Amino acid sequence: MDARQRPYRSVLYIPGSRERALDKARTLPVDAIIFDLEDAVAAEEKANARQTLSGALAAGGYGERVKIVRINGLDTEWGRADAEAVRDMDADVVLLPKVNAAADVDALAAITGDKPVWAMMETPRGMLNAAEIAAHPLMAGFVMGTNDLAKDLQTRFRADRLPLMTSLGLCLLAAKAEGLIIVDGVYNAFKDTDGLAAECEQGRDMGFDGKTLIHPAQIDIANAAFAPSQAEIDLARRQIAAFEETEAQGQGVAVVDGKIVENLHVVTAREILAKAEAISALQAG
Ligand SMILES: CC(C)(COP(=O)(O)OP(=O)(O)OC[C@H]1O[C@@H](n2cnc3c(N)ncnc32)[C@H](O)[C@@H]1OP(=O)(O)O)[C@@H](O)C(=O)NCCC(=O)NCCSC(=O)C[C@H](O)C(=O)O
Ligand SMILES: [Mg+2]
Repeated sequence: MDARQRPYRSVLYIPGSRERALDKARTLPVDAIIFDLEDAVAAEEKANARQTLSGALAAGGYGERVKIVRINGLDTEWGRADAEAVRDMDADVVLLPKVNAAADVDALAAITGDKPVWAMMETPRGMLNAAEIAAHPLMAGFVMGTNDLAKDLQTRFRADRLPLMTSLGLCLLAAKAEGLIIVDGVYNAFKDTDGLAAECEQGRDMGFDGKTLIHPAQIDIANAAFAPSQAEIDLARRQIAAFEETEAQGQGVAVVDGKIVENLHVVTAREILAKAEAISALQAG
């Protein structure tokens, strides 16, 4: 499957130290997994987690799920050993936390070679340098780190996320300009399903590809929110059919449900159908 077509509706963090969770993830209906060596792992567990994770990935069983390993920052005592270990792990992507500038990605690539890199976008400086980070040749995806961001910006939690909107918007612009995947930050209250659903809908409407998650109970909500609905699929089909008919008559604008449909709307309609097909293929496989 083309990397850009691949669904990233649900991206679940799993602490690299938790064997039971690492095992459970082999059966969870997530599109991608972030195997975490950073914040979810206590300092005294870091070395063990690296080994546990390496063993779990070597054992396999994660199927079509994209395997992303989040290392500790290269400015920490664990970062270099993590990066060296990931280089040899069966992982699709290395995720670098607290990326401030493109030079941080260069420093990682000096260790991990040409492995694709995703960036945790979670510092004020990273926000200001989002465009140059996104343009790095190895950069393939952004993950919003809204907890760290809220901490550094000294914002308060608000359900509408107004204090984070500038940052979310800057990262979306940078990611879209370079054709990167971009997934939204976590929703900490993992038992609050209504709150999560609302935040997923907000992120989807803003253009995120999916949501990072911290608990299996959050998966179905994210998968539903970031998949095209049946109504969207039906509308896309009707728009394409109407436009083709209009085009055959030598005209450039169709009307569906009282709204104009031009070539650009057909592009979006085709993307919706391609996404729905990619999700079906993933579920079938
Ligand atoms: C939040 C948790 C600590 C809760 O764990 P627990 O008390 O074990 O939950 P449950 O008893 O309800 O678990 C039920 C079963 O599900 C498994 N489980 C739980 N969490 C996960 C998971 N993340 N992945 C896979 N499986 C999971 C349990 O093992 C139970 O299984 P079983 O026993 O077989 O029934 C816990 O969910 C957790 O640790 N979550 C991850 C937290 C995390 O990764 N945090 C770091 C990422 S967030 C972040 O850093 C964001 C960013 O950097 C920023 O700045 O914003
Ligand atoms: Mg963080």
